[in-house]
Amino acid sequence: MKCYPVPRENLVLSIDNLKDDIPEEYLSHKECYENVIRKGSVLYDIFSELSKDRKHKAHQAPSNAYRISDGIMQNVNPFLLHFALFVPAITNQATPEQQAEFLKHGFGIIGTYAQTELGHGTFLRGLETTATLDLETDEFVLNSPTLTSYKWWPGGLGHTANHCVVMAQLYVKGKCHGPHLFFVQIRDIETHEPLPGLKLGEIGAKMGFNTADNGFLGFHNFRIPRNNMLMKNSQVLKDGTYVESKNEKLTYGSMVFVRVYLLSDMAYMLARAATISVRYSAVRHQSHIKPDEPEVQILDFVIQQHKLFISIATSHAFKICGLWLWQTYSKVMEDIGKGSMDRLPELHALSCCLKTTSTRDAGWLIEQCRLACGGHGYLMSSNLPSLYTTATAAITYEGESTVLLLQTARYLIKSWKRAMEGESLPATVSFLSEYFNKRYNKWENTPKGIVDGLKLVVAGVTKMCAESIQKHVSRGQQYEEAWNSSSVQLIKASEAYSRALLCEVFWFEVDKVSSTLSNNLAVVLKQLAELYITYWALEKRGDLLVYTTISKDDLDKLQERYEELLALIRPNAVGLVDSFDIRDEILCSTLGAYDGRVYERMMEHALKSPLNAETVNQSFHKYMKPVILKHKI
Ligand SMILES: CCCCC/C=C\C/C=C\C/C=C\C/C=C\C/C=C\C=C\C(=O)SCCNC(=O)CCNC(=O)[C@H](O)C(C)(C)COP(=O)(O)OP(=O)(O)OC[C@H]1O[C@@H](n2cnc3c(N)ncnc32)[C@H](O)[C@@H]1OP(=O)(O)O
Ligand SMILES: Cc1cc2nc3c(=O)[nH]c(=O)nc-3n(C[C@H](O)[C@H](O)[C@H](O)COP(=O)(O)OP(=O)(O)OC[C@H]3O[C@@H](n4cnc5c(N)ncnc54)[C@H](O)[C@@H]3O)c2cc1C
Repeated sequence: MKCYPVPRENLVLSIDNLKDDIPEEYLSHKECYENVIRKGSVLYDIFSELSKDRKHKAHQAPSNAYRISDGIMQNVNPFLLHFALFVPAITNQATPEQQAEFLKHGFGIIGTYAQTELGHGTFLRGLETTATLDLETDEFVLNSPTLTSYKWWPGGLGHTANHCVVMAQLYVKGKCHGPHLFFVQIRDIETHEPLPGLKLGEIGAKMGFNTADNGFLGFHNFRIPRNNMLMKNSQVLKDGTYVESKNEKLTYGSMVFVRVYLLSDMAYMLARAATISVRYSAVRHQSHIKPDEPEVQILDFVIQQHKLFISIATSHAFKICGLWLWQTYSKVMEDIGKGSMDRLPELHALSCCLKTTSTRDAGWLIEQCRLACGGHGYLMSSNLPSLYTTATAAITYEGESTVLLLQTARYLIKSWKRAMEGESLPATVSFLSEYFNKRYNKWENTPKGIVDGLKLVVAGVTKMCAESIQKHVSRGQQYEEAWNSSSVQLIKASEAYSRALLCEVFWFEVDKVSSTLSNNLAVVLKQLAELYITYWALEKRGDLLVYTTISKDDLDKLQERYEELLALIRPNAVGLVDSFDIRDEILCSTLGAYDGRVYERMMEHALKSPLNAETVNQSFHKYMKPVILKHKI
């Protein structure tokens, strides 16, 4: 990801107009939206000013924009899709001429990415919105033929965006050419009124993400110029000739970009949850360890360390793997630019399973951090509930987790078959060939030994899936049916693959740079990486017992080492979360503030509740008093 001059956090955080007088949880649905538009517009203006003094295209957010935006918004930014999907879709899928045309207004337009429909989110080939070429007028006519074809979920679509990139089935001369992307203006720039032929609105309150302005959009004979189809990969010429893409899946490239990005995003989500819960655990004193000594910091309970230190380690794991995956993405995009698609299937498989594992892990680990803070973790002012609902949305958006794991499984099975035929495999799956050729080592209780063991699990489960599919086919099922019958195991293979990748990349990237770090830093980072790998070896002990030569004695030693690592990390725990360097204004937590004044901040926040503005609420006189007096004995 290119680095541009970034707005210093303290510059942005010093802007009064970005501060909230009333905590967001006390605003109505509508007030919430209006408040984030107020703040988002200030940010949008800053990004726009910043981009003007840069030589590159004036529509990309600075690299730390997401981090600042998340903190200031204290919720999701309704302009997010403009930067996360709308602009990347145009820069990746439009011709240079189209990019110049569509993005000529820079920050003067606000876009979103409208792909999901009421009736379809996963199965893109089933999308119902149509874009039909009108040869006479050199236009596409967009229609939503059914209620289920209405675009439904796109962020910012309800009331914020005035443009969008729409995924629709392309029809030319009566023939359907499948899903393609189209640049569509949906609101008047000056009045913001929906353009004629469109039905627009927001989809209603959600579990979280309530400031994202997820909306719906229906087309009724809505016309756009033919040139508004993004034509980098495939084209429709003026005479109606359709020129197909070298790879029809290039249309899905924007989703790969966000899936790759989400690893770093989840690293940051977890860093915030770990900072809040570890700092709170250092402040909170509760119960005794030795009966004759004072109440202890709850962080001294080993089980509390077990709950929390995995989040510190996982945040680093996702950050490091996110950078590794970003480098892979950038290399594959470079290859595609030179005409080679060879590594696209590998990138797709990696991004699918790593996006899924990182978002799922972020969800349950943030929940674990919340629970580790007891009742106070349940307060909105702790910010842990909001972190949870924001993170867990990512398990679904950008590709639902089960479906993406099945995509990775598709790649593993194909790779297994190639290994059986003696073909060479990419480094990320070459262990399948070693397993097939029975070249694997005896168990070693070391980080490398654990990584090798986790890879053996992947190979063993993948082999079992291949055999299961073959068994169902031999019993008369079609391949697709046999695939469905084996899907429980296929998911297991992908999950195991993702975990092995995370452990391998985390350990070897840390090991690779440790010689360049100060001794103390190298020691602590290696402790975190070893904690992560040992944690997952113990979590997956069942699979290791089935597919490797690990013994009960090895497992006992791993458990002992794990508990040693908890004790080694304990003295550095607060320093480790401080090193995430997340300012109080971005952390937004009464439990996690740097000064540790937890109880004072909790009381200050409670008194901001509108209910505390008066000692007796009017409802007493209106409703309670008559009943109390009536039944008073
Ligand atoms: C304010 C300041 C902010 C600044 C911010 C700056 C940057 C921030 C960036 C990101 C922020 C992070 C997070 C927030 C961003 C967004 C969150 C909010 C919005 C969310 C948006 C969305 O959800 S967009 C919609 C997402 N939808 C999906 O992902 C749909 C999932 N479905 C699919 O992908 C496909 O339908 C399918 C893959 C599941 C099935 O498709 P199908 O055609 O049926 O495929 P097959 O299974 O038959 O396989 C066919 C072959 O195609 C290959 N393939 C499939 N997909 C891809 C792909 N994407 N790339 C490459 N190849 C693909 C597949 O492997 C098969 O190949 P083989 O036949 O060879 O096996
Ligand atoms: C907060 C949020 C923001 C979003 N923002 C956007 C946005 O900006 N733009 C946009 O276009 N979309 C957006 N989405 C939509 C999102 O991309 C879809 O919800 C997602 O792709 C899943 O599709 P679906 O909701 O139709 O679920 P379905 O695909 O209907 O899934 C429902 C269930 O069916 C299962 N299933 C489906 N297919 C299969 C299969 N082949 N094999 C096995 N099981 C299967 C799934 O695993 C799941 O359990 C957003 C969603 C959320 C929650």
